[in-house]
Amino acid sequence: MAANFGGSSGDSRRGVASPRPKGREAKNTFCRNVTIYGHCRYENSMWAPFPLRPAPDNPPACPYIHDPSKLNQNENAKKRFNADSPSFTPLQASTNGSLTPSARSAAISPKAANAAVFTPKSQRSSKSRGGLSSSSHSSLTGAAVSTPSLQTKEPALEWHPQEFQEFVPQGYEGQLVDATAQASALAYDPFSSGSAVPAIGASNHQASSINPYAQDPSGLTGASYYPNANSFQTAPSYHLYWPIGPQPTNLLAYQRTAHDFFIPDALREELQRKAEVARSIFPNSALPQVEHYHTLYCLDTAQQKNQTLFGYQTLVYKAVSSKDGITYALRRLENYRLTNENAIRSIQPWKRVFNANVVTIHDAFTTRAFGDSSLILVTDYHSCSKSLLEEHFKTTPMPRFHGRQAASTHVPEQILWSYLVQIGSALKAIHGVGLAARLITPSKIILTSKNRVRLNACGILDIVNFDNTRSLSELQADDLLQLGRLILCLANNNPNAHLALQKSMELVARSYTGRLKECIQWLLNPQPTPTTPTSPTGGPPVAKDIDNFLSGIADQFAAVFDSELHAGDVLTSVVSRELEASRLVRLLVKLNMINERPELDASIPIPAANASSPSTSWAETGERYYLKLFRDYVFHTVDANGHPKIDLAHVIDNLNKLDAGSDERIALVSRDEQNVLIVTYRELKKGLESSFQDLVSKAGRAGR
Ligand SMILES: Nc1ncnc2c1ncn2[C@@H]1O[C@H](COP(=O)(O)OP(=O)(O)OP(=O)(O)O)[C@@H](O)[C@H]1O
Repeated sequence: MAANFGGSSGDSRRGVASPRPKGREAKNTFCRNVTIYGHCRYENSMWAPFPLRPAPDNPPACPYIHDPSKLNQNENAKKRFNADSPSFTPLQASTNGSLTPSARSAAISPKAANAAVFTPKSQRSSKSRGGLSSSSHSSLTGAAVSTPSLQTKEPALEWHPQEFQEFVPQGYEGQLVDATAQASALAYDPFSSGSAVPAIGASNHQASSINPYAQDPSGLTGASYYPNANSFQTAPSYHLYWPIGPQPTNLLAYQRTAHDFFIPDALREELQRKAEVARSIFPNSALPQVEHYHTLYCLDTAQQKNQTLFGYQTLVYKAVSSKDGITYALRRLENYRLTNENAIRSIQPWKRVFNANVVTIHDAFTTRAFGDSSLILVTDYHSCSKSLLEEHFKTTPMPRFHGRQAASTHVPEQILWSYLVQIGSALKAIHGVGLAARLITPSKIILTSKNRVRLNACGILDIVNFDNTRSLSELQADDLLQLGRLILCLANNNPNAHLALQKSMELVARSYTGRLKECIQWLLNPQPTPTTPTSPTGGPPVAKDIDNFLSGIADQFAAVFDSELHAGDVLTSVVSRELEASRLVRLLVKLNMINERPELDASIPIPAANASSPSTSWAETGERYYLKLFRDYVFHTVDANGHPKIDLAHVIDNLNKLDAGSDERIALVSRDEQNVLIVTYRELKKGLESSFQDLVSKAGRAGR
């Protein structure tokens, strides 16, 4: 007997937990209708608290009989105290409550002994409904059981089945309560690895477990696709909530919090802030629509504009394309006059540069939408990004970053190596397609997330300085020189450090390792030197190109690559956790579409509806009824004092088990606390699926 209806707490190991902890559970002692293995403790003398020789004024109290006084009235006439009555002999445990004829006749009245033998519902014909036994079938799933053995022993009890509305879940009528299944059910331990013991109707159960992922496991049409399709397979245990991937922290069990279930706060806030900034608009913006880009939003908050880089004043806007709905960044060069058609075509090869450290370029065109002749360069938009200039050299507060002040402190060497590796990788991609970045300066490199840099505004100088006569190799060598200057400035925390080269290098030598200093020197040196970029021991002169630079810092590449992989692992772990959340959202959507649905009442013919009870609505009958009780069980739990119990773990645990269709049982108590239904999550899941399919088919019919 696994069910513990009268105890203060359910057997949580077996999952027979009451939905109403303590206070309400205590009341359940008097529940009239109990579904599963519903032996009355009183009728089964093995459970009887004392011998069945009651004194007239002291009848036995049966905690499971709704109105014990009726028992007294009926029994008083028959069970007067009789000194000659045979003494009570307890049943042997091995009989499991099945009385032998002799024992029965000795213990109870002859009339009771002649009472009709209890027959489980599934073994009866449907015509036999209506008598006492018709209300007392003991189908394991959700059927109301009026203590079947009691009626066998005590036929004179005034037990009116019509008082109780019989609950018959759809699709479970044919299930038997056989001894084997019951024994298996009692032996079932959901937490043991071999928990393949079926709870109900072993054969049905097996059939439904062939493919645990199939929405309709009974449909065996796809059986040939699954090896060992005919053998029993346990349900996947993902309901135990087991995020895969490396664990970022080693918290102890008691340190685990609700945060463990969801995306880390810092990451969530960052992503939400990015989404918020990406959606932001100026309510009464006077900015025009440019081609198919609308909802322009100026990202440039700098008071002073630097015209020296391009020779034109530039502004950066965020805008949405009406073609694909994606947000882009538009860089505008004011008062630009296109003199050569080929100049703007030079942007074409840049569209093929697809590198994680280069802001992708999509298009370039000229426009008069702003009232002047402007050049527009369309690139990817990276929300909440800021330039290295803003990050490392400016100390003024920036409202766009929620008051965060740009740091102007010592930049750790690891970050400088990371920048070197990332920009080196970008240059490799750019030089590889016969281009040069031409502009590697703090204001044109953006930080799009933590330590993640991208070269911005590439290709603009190719348009603006189209007639430039410098060779590609010169421009590419200049890229390395500019990279050296950038790292020197960052290491000195001074945007003009390259102007005092010797002093700046001395500072680098004091603050950083010799390897970094050599690397910067190699980049700044216009001629090939006898050393590789980072080799302390020297070597033959090598050409100064991006390939030699990258091979010289190969060890740093490995370190950065490793940390990026770790970061990727952490994100994968977070995503897998969110995957669990989205799975539960889908489940909740289904559950809420079914629960207490008002419009599907009796006026709408439902194929599965019980014709004998036309007044009952769709949402209150069949599987929907226990889905409703399940909703109460999961979300409306109360504590011993009847106060709402807010337990996220309880909700997530139950939803996961429902999704997995676990064989674990739960006791669902009706709202009037007169019925207890004991169902497995597997049955709940089946009911959820069939009810939802019912809804879908009705929606389909309505749409036709
Ligand atoms: N592709 C982009 N996605 C998102 N934000 C960007 C993008 N490009 C630039 N920004 C942001 O727009 C702002 C202005 O960029 P810009 O390149 O004009 O820098 P600046 O400091 O104003 O330099 P300058 O003085 O040369 O104009 C910066 O804060 C930058 O982070």
